[in-house]
Amino acid sequence: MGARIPVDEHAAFVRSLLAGLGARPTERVALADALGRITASPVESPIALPPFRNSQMDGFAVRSADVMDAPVSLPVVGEIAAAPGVPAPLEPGTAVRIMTGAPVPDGADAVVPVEDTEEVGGDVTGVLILHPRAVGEYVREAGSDLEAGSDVLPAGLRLASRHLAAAAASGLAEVLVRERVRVAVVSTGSELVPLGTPLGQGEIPDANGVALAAAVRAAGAVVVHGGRVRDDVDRLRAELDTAREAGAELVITSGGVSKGAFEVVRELLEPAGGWVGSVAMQPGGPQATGAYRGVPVIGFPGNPVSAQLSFELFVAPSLRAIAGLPPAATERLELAEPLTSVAGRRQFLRGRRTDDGRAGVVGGPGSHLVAALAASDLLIVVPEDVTELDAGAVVDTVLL
Ligand SMILES: Nc1nc2c(c(=O)[nH]1)N[C@H]1C(S)=C(S)[C@@H](COP(=O)(O)OP(=O)(O)OC[C@H]3O[C@@H](n4cnc5c(N)ncnc54)[C@H](O)[C@@H]3O)O[C@H]1N2
Ligand code: MOO
Repeated sequence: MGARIPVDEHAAFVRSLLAGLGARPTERVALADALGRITASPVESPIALPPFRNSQMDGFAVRSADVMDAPVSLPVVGEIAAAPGVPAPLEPGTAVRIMTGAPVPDGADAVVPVEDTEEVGGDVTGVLILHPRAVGEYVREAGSDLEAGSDVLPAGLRLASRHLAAAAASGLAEVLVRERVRVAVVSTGSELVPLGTPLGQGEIPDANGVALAAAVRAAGAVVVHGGRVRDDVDRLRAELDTAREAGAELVITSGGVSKGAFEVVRELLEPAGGWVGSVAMQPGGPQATGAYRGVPVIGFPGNPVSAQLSFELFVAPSLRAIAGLPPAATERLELAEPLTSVAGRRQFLRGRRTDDGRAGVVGGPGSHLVAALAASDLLIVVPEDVTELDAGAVVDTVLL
């Protein structure tokens, strides 16, 4: 049995395997599908924002010179809606009713909100302007937010809804973004059945398939293939061929990396020069790295807690960085209770923040405790050389 390799060494090795994925080609996507994507170049607005001079208020467009001596009464000569068209110029000594967003007519240089006026004449044929108005008041000038031809968004930006609002206001239907990393997720294990299938004796639902795919997406990558194979290396090869055809640049497997009789990932990777061994951590000790026909393969242990944790620890940091996402948040917290750990392994205990802001342990160290994982909101990291900690000890935690 080979020695357990240190967690940081394995993490650095996986990072180096994934480094090649960092240079992303670009693609054009509909703005409606661009949430969370990274802009590949600055995004230029072909139009000014606002595109035309318009009213900021429902009220009356006037010439400020005409209302200098307000209160003053002006005849109302028409109405301008926020609708297509160019309004007639405003004649001196008149006012026109105007709606928010409607084009301000030439000649008008201020808008008086309706609340600052009184009606004159039963049929609103005139308006009493109560106060003088400054030039430009409540008039939104064309280009006052952004000039036509200037950048509305920079390159390298992770698009949130507010960025989509600005690009959409610029009339852009598409945006040039970096391609996401294309990942295949393959579960191995003859005991696995698809979700929703009644379980026979010895069968379990494929929890890792859906959970690892979700983790991949949460890390900003895209799942191009998901599969499940029984413990048969030829089946696994066929599955990976399909994954390659689907464009996978990275394959993540679960199961088949420990020391049993049917370790398919080991059977696949080892003859091809891959590495299958133990990392000094718990859960997630058994790990694998290698390649299949030029595509990097990262193999995680099958226990669902181990698989999730391995992804967060080894793969998520690279994918998140490529996708412009921040690294997982960490926090130093006091332990709510004492704990023990195994010497020589970095322990990742599932935990939960208590009401008084400390870290409590949820469930035990077992890597099958998937319900306890769901009940946790942080991982308590116990260093390799620590076997006992008292309540109140300060520990590193990774927030989930
Ligand atoms: N003799 C030894 N046995 C084991 C060792 C060891 O060092 N020596 N390590 C143990 C540890 S730690 C782990 S973790 C597991 C890892 O084993 P594998 O990666 O080969 O995974 P499997 O044996 O296929 O499965 C382990 C466990 O997880 C369940 N599983 C697998 N895939 C899924 C899935 N997609 N969804 C839900 N659950 C899954 C599987 O049924 C097993 O219960 O090895 C230990 N053994
Ligand atoms: O190292 Mo295994 O992942 O915990 O049970």
